Amino acid sequence: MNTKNMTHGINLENLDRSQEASHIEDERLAIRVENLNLHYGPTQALFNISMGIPEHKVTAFIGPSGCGKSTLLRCFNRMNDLVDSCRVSGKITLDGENIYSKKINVAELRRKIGMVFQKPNPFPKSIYENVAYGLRIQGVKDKRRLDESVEKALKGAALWDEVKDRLQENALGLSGGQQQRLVIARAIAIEPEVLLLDEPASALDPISTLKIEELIYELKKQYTIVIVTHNMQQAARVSDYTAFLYLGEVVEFQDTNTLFTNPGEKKTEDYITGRYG
Ligand SMILES: Nc1ncnc2c1ncn2[C@@H]1O[C@H](COP(=O)(O)OP(=O)(O)OP(=O)(O)O)[C@@H](O)[C@H]1O
Repeated sequence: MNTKNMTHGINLENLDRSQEASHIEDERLAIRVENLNLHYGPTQALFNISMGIPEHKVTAFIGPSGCGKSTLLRCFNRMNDLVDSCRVSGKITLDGENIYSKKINVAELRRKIGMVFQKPNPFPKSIYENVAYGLRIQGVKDKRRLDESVEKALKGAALWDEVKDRLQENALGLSGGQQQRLVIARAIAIEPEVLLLDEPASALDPISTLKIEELIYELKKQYTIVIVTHNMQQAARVSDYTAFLYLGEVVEFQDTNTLFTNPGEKKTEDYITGRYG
């Protein structure tokens, strides 16, 4: 046996091969972006972006303030439609369908691609009703089915144990970290394919942040996750792939390990070593 690549009984050749599996070219893609350009009025905010978002992985968008991270994220469920001055060209496909095509039902798209924002935004309703909300909109009335789905979503968001005895209490009485997990439960209750997280932990204390990061790790088994974060350590901890954006362009998109340890672009290196941002 060749022992050159053995360390403490671990076969590094095997490890190397398993790492190859995390190359973007080998992944199944949930979302494909092709030649995406976006303007707010006369100002261009995104420039010719083409990339694929791998299925059941966590993809992080990092970059200095104003580089377009949130704008790109919001393209994936057409949240930018709500901005009058916003114009988008190019193509984004989900399940092979261009989400900017006229045929697309935007409400249905947002059911498939859920979103969680920086500031927890539960409704001023009970914990139960917050989670049941999307199901009720879909017309689910059966009490047993609602109960089951609410429990499953709260368990999936790692909140069930903390709230199971107070489901009828107002959600606004929860802590910030609990509210953010509640909002995640609300998003997953309707079983989306993709979860978009826009700085989901930046308003939270370190312990709540850790809980959200652990939760993200669990959720990727079932969902494709895209996260915008200002926090490079967080991107390094939670994501499989990272895109570095600068002035509206994707400068580099790599598996997270490579991007942080061996970036291919000078601009990426300058950013991750703190030279700007
Ligand atoms: N609704 C809007 N109308 C006009 N311009 C906008 C709008 N939203 C964002 N922009 C501009 O688009 C550019 C990208 O903004 P975006 O919020 O996507 O950046 P970001 O990287 O997410 O920044 P941050 O990290 O500070 O949240 C910025 O120049 C911003 O001022």
